[in-house]
Amino acid sequence: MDNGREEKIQKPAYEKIVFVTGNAGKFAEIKEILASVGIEAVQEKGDYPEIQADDLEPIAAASAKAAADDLKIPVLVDDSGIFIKALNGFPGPYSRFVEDHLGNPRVLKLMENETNRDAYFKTVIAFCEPRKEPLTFSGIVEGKIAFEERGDEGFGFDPIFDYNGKTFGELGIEFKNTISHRKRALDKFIEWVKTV
Ligand SMILES: O=P(O)(O)OP(=O)(O)OP(=O)(O)OC[C@H]1O[C@@H](n2cnc3c(O)ncnc32)[C@H](O)[C@@H]1O
Ligand SMILES: [Mg+2]
Repeated sequence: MDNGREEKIQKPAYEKIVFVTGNAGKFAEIKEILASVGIEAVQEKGDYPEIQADDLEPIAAASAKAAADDLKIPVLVDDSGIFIKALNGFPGPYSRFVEDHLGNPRVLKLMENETNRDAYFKTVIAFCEPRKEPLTFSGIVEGKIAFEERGDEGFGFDPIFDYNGKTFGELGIEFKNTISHRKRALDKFIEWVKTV
C-alpha cells in the first residue's frame, strides 16, 4: 500500500523521536548522541509538570507519561541532576531549582569546608508511548566538585564538575558525549530500541 498513513505504521517508530525539553544544552547533547546511531531527535519545548521525589526515575517517568498522553505521540524526556556526597546527595532532584536560585558560586560556597568533593551526575531517560507505561534508562558519571568554576563549554553545573582533572566546562561536549551520564543512559535506551 502506498499512502502516507500505511507507510508511517510500517516504519519503525523510532527513526525519528520527539524529545521534550526546554534545555538547549541537554538537547544539543541528545541530538548528537542519537544521530550517531541514526535516530533523529526533534525538540519539543513543552513544559510538563515535574513531580517531587527523592530520585530522578519517578520524575522522568511522570513527565514522559504526561507529555506522551498530551501530545499523543511517543516521547523521550531527560531528568538529570548532580548529587554531592558531602551534602548527602543534594541537590539531586532539586538541581534545576538550585541552578536557578543559587547558581554555581553558591554551590561552591556550600562546599567550602568540605574535604570530600565526590559527586556524580545522573540522567534518567524516560520513554513513553500514549496511554502506555513509561520505561526508564539511567546513567551516572562520577567526578568531583571543583574548587572554582572552570571552562565555558557545556551548561549548568559543567564548569564545577571535575572529571579526572578537567571540568566538563573545559572538556566540551564532544568528549562529554563519550562518557557522560546522559550518554550512558541513552546507550541503554538505544540497546532497548534495537529489540523492539
Ligand atoms: O526541560 P527540562 O528537560 O526539564 O530541562 P531542565 O533544565 O529543567 O533540566 P532538569 O529538570 O533535568 O534539571 C536538571 C538541572 O541540572 C542541570 N543539568 C542537567 N544535566 C546537566 C549536565 O549534563 N551538565 C550540567 N548541568 C546539567 C540542568 O541545567 C538543570 O538545572
Ligand atoms: Mg526540568
